[in-house]
Amino acid sequence: MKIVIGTTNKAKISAVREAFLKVGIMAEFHGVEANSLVSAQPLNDEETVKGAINRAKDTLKKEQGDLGIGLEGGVKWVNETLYLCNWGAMVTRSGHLYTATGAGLPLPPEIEMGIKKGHELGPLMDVYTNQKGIRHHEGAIGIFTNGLITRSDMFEHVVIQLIGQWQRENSVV
Ligand SMILES: O=P(O)(O)OP(=O)(O)OP(=O)(O)OC[C@H]1O[C@@H](n2cnc3c(O)ncnc32)[C@H](O)[C@@H]1O
Ligand SMILES: [Mg+2]
Repeated sequence: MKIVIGTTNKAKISAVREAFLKVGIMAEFHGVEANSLVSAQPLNDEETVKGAINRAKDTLKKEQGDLGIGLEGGVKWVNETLYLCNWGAMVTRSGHLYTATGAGLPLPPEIEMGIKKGHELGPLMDVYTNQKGIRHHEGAIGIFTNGLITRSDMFEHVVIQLIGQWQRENSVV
């Protein structure tokens, strides 16, 4: 089985690998640059899930495979508090689509201010933590859960939800 993932982000690719390993499906994995067709920083659930779906569909156009997976990170306002939001989508070769959402927690005022000014969460997190490339490593979720859930752990859970829905519908054991 060949899985095509619409990203070159290390945290996302390792999440997909770990998810398939955890459910016992042997596969080869390819990361390709995919078009999310949404803004670089999605600002609500609707836009974030759309980005995940577009990436999933685009991957199978860019490279042949059995399943295309798109993972998208964003932020959203809930009762005037800014939260992290995360979505995943999986498409089959025959065009079936599965979606799932991931963990989210509130972001601090410094981040909120930067987002309001139009900055992206990735660079804002690097400034906030005084580190480089947080989005490729533990991610905002890792920082704000005190390292208990990394970006990869969080997306792994999203991908397991996608695999489970696909298995249920296709009676895959
Ligand atoms: O290469 P791609 O796949 O695009 O990976 P990405 O890290 O840019 O991830 P997204 O496009 O899905 O995320 C949209 C924006 O939100 C940022 N972001 C999302 N979740 C994050 C997290 O947990 N930690 C740091 N930045 C995050 C990210 O850097 C982007 O600016
Ligand atoms: Mg991006």
